[in-house]
Amino acid sequence: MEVVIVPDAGAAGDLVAEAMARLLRRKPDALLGVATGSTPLPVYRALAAKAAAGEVDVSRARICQLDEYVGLPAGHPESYRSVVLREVVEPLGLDETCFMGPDGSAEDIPAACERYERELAEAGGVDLQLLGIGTDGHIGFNEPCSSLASRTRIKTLTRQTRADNARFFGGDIDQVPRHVITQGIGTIMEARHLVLLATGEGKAEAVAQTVEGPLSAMVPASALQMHPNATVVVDEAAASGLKLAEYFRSTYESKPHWQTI
Ligand SMILES: N[C@@H]1[C@@H](O)[C@H](O)[C@@H](COP(=O)(O)O)O[C@@H]1O
Repeated sequence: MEVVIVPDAGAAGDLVAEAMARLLRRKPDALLGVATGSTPLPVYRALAAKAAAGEVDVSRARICQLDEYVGLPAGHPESYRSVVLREVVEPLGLDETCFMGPDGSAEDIPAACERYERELAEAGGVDLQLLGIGTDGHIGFNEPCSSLASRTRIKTLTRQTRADNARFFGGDIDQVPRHVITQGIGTIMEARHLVLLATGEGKAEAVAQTVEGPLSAMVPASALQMHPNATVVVDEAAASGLKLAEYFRSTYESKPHWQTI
């Protein structure tokens, strides 16, 4: 696992957007797995700016979703499909045909989960999966005690996660769905490159447990310790609980120029 500490959220966004741009220059139809939440927004803005400036051609990029609320009506502005269309697909000038995600409004949720697993496999797998992290260490919507081998399935949100996400639903926790579909941890681990992005002091404890704690289903993000190509990008605030922060800084500074995230 590589840990990169950058000064702030803007620098983190630039760094991850550049990693995505480099991937697209090498593989123009790369499948980019995107995350929702506030943390990745600077990445999407920076990537769209690079595309607008002609620094990278994103026209053949493919985008896939990590997770989705169950039961929101199709087109609900806070469904993750709507969020990804609004924050990623449209700013990149792509259309919906490049985009896949699980159907949270399906009648048969288990069948929708299986269908999404099949679609990801048929698309050749995810090249780069961007992840945020919940304050409880969740990735996607894999709450603590999710199986580290889990596949795409329905999950029940913890009260903490629903409280964290209430800000997207007018501050009313009762409006936040209780159930979600999420790529499983086993599914996420099949992506060729995992990039976990965390900014702000509120994520410091979860980051410390992910990077330096034991591998544990209690901290789903700690599964990244088992991935051969995982990068954790954090700002100074989110890095504040890391015992090895100095080591991570020096490793990154002395990195050979050909070795990039
Ligand atoms: N399912 C999403 C996660 O994918 C995201 O990482 C998390 C953190 O969001 P934020 O970046 O807004 O803190 O929120 C939700 O729970």
